[in-house]
Amino acid sequence: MLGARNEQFAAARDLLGMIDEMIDGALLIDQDSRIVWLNEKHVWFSPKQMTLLGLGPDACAKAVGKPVESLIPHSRMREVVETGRSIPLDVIKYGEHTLLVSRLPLRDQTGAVIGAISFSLKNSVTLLRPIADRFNKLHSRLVHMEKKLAAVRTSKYTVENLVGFSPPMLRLKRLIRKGGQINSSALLLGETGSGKELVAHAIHAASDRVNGPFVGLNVAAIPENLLEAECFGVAPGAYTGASHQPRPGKFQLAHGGTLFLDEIGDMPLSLQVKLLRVLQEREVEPLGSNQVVKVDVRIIAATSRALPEMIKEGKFRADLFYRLNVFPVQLPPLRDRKEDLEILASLFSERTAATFDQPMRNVTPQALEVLHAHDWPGNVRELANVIEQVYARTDGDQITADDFAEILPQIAPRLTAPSRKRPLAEAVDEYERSLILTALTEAKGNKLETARKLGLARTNLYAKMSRHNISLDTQYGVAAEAEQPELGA
Ligand SMILES: Nc1ncnc2c1ncn2[C@@H]1O[C@H](COP(=O)(O)OP(=O)(O)OP(=O)(O)O)[C@@H](O)[C@H]1O
Repeated sequence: MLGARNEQFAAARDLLGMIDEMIDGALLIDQDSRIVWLNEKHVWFSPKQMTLLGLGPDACAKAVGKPVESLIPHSRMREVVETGRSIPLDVIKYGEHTLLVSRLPLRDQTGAVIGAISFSLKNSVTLLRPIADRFNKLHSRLVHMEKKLAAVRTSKYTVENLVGFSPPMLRLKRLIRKGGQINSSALLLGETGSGKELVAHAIHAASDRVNGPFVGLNVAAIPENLLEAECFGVAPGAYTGASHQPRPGKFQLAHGGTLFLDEIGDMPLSLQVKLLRVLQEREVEPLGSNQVVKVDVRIIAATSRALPEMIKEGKFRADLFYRLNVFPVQLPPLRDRKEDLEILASLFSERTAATFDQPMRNVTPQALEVLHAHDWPGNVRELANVIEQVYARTDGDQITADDFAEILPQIAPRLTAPSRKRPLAEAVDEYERSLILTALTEAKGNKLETARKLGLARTNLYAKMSRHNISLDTQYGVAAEAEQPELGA
């Protein structure tokens, strides 16, 4: 058996000898990826007698029997032996030399892999010049794009981007600066649209990690069966259809920076256990891998849900809650800081005018009164939407109280036309129901999108749908949420 194998190796060597004229370095390994033979050209690199691998003249003999990586640290020969698949063409760089390398498995009569050979085309440096130039260009473009992507991943907003000078807002800004001075996990609690994401950015920007990445993940927006891969990454070939390249998860992408886990209350219990382990061990295990990767990441989690209630109901782990709640930040709802309405309204008016390419409209004192009379369940996001709707639906060079007649009719008519006959609560109810139905129709029954459009938390939308007796199945006859793709079998 061994004799037959040696014969096979000798035949391979002969073959390489026959094409000696055409090749530079050549290498032969056995099934344990140990070097059986390498040609001298691998050692001596003409014309300046430079060594291709930076080795001395007796290296050939010394290398035999050693693992291939001891000679070529990033060799892919082991991959060829282990998978039995050839790598017919590969562009590799030895220092400043670019070579075209072919790697093929070596098989016995039964087809079993007994080793592998590799060789590089002679003068591949010259032959490859045009390809190598293009390769180098593409490579530098890739590096450039990666830098740009890293810049996108940095924090977009600082504490200065948080508009508002009400006492609750000033307290929040002080807390954000404190949050920047510590490295512990933070938990942002507040109603939907109250600015949790903005605050997460601001804490990151105020911290030592400011030059590291800021990576966001909305837990509620990712189907449950994809969430683990999204968080922790995927090892090459982890499942059928998975790429042969490793796919980093958000934790790896956030290494050296901050990971913002939005809607943490929507995280399934099974993943909560894994998140807790990552927070304790500071390492992640990509899907389909048995190797752990060290990560240095600060977690800022956010939720609009009542986590203590969820803990009582067994839907959120108490130990994870305590781990995240080291630095809790409660965001004030807009209705508790109505002093900020004026400046926020003019900020959004300015932004919308720029987007719509129109002159900016000032908010009249009566219009401001309408804004003050509203409760803002959707908080700042709702205010931004309302201003945008005014620009879309009305003309004029100011934002007046009447402009809100269709958008906030439950408030505007009360202030502008106090003699309405119907009881207010009834009118409000009817209007709310029609708004929800319109939004659901526009979103083709997708509740998550509907909630976002209306500036509501999903649970809030569910409660309202049930109060107004709106059932998706009867209304639309379609599944409400987006289809959840299966991970490969
Ligand atoms: N203080 C603020 N100053 C300026 N813009 C703000 C402020 N607070 C919130 N916003 C804006 O309001 C919108 C909603 O804010 P953000 O997405 O941070 O809220 P959120 O609490 O994370 O919402 P959700 O819980 O729905 O994810 C964003 O466009 C944000 O820029």
